[in-house]
Amino acid sequence: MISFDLALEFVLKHEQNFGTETVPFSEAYNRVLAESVLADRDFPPFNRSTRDGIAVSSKALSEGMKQFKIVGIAQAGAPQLNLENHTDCVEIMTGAMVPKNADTVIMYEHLERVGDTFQLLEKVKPGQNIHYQASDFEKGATLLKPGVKITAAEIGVLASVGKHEVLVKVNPKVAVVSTGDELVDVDKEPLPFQIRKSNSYSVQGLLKKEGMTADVFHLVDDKEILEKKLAEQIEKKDVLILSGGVSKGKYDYLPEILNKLGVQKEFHRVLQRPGKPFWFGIHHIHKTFIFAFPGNPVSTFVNYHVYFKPWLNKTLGAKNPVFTVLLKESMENSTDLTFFKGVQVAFENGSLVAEEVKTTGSGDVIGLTNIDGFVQLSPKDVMKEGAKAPFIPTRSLT
Ligand SMILES: Nc1nc2c(c(=O)[nH]1)N[C@H]1C(S)=C(S)[C@@H](COP(=O)(O)OP(=O)(O)OC[C@H]3O[C@@H](n4cnc5c(N)ncnc54)[C@H](O)[C@@H]3O)O[C@H]1N2
Ligand code: MOO
Repeated sequence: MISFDLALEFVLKHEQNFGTETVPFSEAYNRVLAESVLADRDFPPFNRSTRDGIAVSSKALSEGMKQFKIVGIAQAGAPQLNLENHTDCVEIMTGAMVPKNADTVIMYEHLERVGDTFQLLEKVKPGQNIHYQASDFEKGATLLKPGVKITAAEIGVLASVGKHEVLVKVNPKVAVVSTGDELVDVDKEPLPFQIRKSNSYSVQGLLKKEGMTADVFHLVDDKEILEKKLAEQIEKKDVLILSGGVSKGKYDYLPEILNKLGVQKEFHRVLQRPGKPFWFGIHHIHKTFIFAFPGNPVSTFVNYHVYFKPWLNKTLGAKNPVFTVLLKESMENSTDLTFFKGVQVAFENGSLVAEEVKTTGSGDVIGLTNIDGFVQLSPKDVMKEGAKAPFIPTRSLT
């Protein structure tokens, strides 16, 4: 058995490059950007009004003017007007171009309409209520860099600069395969000795968060079927995420079958809990990576987060952020295993504080709904209340 640190090092050593592809920007959500995105024009591209009201010249204000004749309306989406006489005003809408010779906007709430004029009710600061051209970014500035995970915010930027197509990293082709005779379909009524499949659907959900779709299969504990079906998937896919069938049971055939199929074992069994019987290997001819996770739901879930996700991020050139939390109560690990303890987190005095959530163990699938992530405890580690601990989030905080 190897340590968790060594196992992770082995996995990360095998980062891959699946290349890049161009996709419509609206389909780029959750993908990893593979190019720099530049400002195609100044942001904002012109001096834009930030209020509905009137545009005036500060020259008139400095001359003590308090009442302005209305000579036009500047609408958002209309070409720039010209304030020909500096003592007049132009009505202006939020988002409209500030007229030539005007440099100050006063909102309607600070004005009173008198005939065809507006009268000032409040003090005015020259230059107010204008979002100045290029004050956010100048044309040519780098707005997004390669390696950024595209979220809704980045989609907005891509749209704003006219990037209707964008270069992203190609995701690996993944099959999620669960194994086990005790597992029945979600829409079936299990017999007393059966349970419904859940792991593959959880993993499929996790992959969706990465902008990935995966084929999901279930295989029964039959050596011939396992061999045939896994051989097909190894040929077709870049990654197989397996769950179940990797520990010491009489029907835990996967290590034997994977070996028979020519998958080179990198390691089997890690000094960690949960997730100890993890089997990791590579089929070098087909360049397929096999993450064979133990079948207990929490074990599969933990191992997806601590191995597969960092491998995927490294492979795609995305960041692998490191998080820490403060412990609400002390935590002790008297074993020689790396422990992942499910916790709930909350902000307290500006820091993220983690509180352990008791579960019945790695078979407690419902327990996963009560946690925000896992705190990582090194072997023989004693962490006092208030200590900073590594944290693997499994849920976003919003
Ligand atoms: N003699 C030993 N027994 C066990 C060891 C060991 O070291 N020596 N390790 C234990 C640990 S730790 C784990 S974790 C489990 C993992 O075993 P397997 O990977 O072989 O998984 P299975 O036996 O197939 O299943 C374990 C458990 O999880 C349920 N399961 C499996 N797949 C799914 C699924 N897709 N959805 C929902 N639930 C699933 C399965 O029914 C079992 O209850 O082994 C220990 N034993
Ligand atoms: O991975 Mo197992 O969960 O340590 O019981």
